[in-house]
Amino acid sequence: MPSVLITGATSGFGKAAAQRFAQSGWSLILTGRREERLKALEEELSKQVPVLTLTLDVRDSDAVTKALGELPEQFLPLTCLINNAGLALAPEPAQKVDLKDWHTMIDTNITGLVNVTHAALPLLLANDEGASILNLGSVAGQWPYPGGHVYGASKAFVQQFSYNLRCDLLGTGVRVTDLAPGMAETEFTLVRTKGNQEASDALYRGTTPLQAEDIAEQLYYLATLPAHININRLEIMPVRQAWSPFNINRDPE
Ligand SMILES: NC(=O)C1=CN([C@@H]2O[C@H](COP(=O)(O)OP(=O)(O)OC[C@H]3O[C@@H](n4cnc5c(N)ncnc54)[C@H](OP(=O)(O)O)[C@@H]3O)[C@@H](O)[C@H]2O)C=CC1
Ligand SMILES: O=CCS(=O)(=O)O
Repeated sequence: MPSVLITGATSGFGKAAAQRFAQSGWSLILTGRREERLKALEEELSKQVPVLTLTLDVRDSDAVTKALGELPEQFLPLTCLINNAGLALAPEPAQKVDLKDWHTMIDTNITGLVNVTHAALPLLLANDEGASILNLGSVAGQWPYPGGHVYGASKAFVQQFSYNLRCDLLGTGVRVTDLAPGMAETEFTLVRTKGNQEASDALYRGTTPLQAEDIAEQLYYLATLPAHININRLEIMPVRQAWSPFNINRDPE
């Protein structure tokens, strides 16, 4: 039975991915900080497949290394790692941001992802049938926009780290993809605005954002491609999202 480790399974893409992989009979290792949500998901999905939940903050490298070092044999070797835990904070301009918010994004989206990857690599390399690392990047890692500052930069790290991992993993059978979604309706904007439900609702109102299930389907597709194929980067936007022209600062007339 193939097994997938999903970080940030308590909400959004991670939760939808857990449900999608369970539907196809994969064993699940689900992580996140909110234990109650993990337990609820375990109760739902353990009727279908073996489920292990780990209440874990990806920023805590010791806890990550210990938890992944003690995985039960039943879940090993790993077939897929989905590095999904992440967040954006501080939609305001860089010059108005609280430095703590920049640190939180760097600690979660970069250090957290690196912590989990480092601990999971031996478990993936032990899979003779090949394995996948699917990293949640973002369109923000490729395209700048106002208020993107450290969030976009952290996702640019995810892209380059994914590519560099591919170089080192050449010949091992472990593939790596940077999956880069555009606007998707999850708790992402609620987190970014620190709980402003109205702002979150307003962003998604009157348009057709991606849904968590859309991304879960892409994750499943990437994880089940024939073993000789590596999609390096997959960027997905809603049809109703596109780029804007450059902004120009002009003298008053
Ligand atoms: N929604 C969007 O428009 C887009 C999102 N993304 C990326 O996709 C990923 C998932 O986002 P999405 O599902 O939308 O957002 P959600 O806010 O719905 O989910 C984020 C998940 O990350 C987990 N998480 C956050 N911080 C930590 C931490 N320190 N340790 C462990 N888990 C953590 C949360 O769990 P808990 O709080 O329980 O720890 C939660 O399960 C993120 O990396 C995001 O940057 C990329 C492109 C577009
Ligand atoms: O990563 C999230 C998508 S966006 O807010 O940067 O468009």
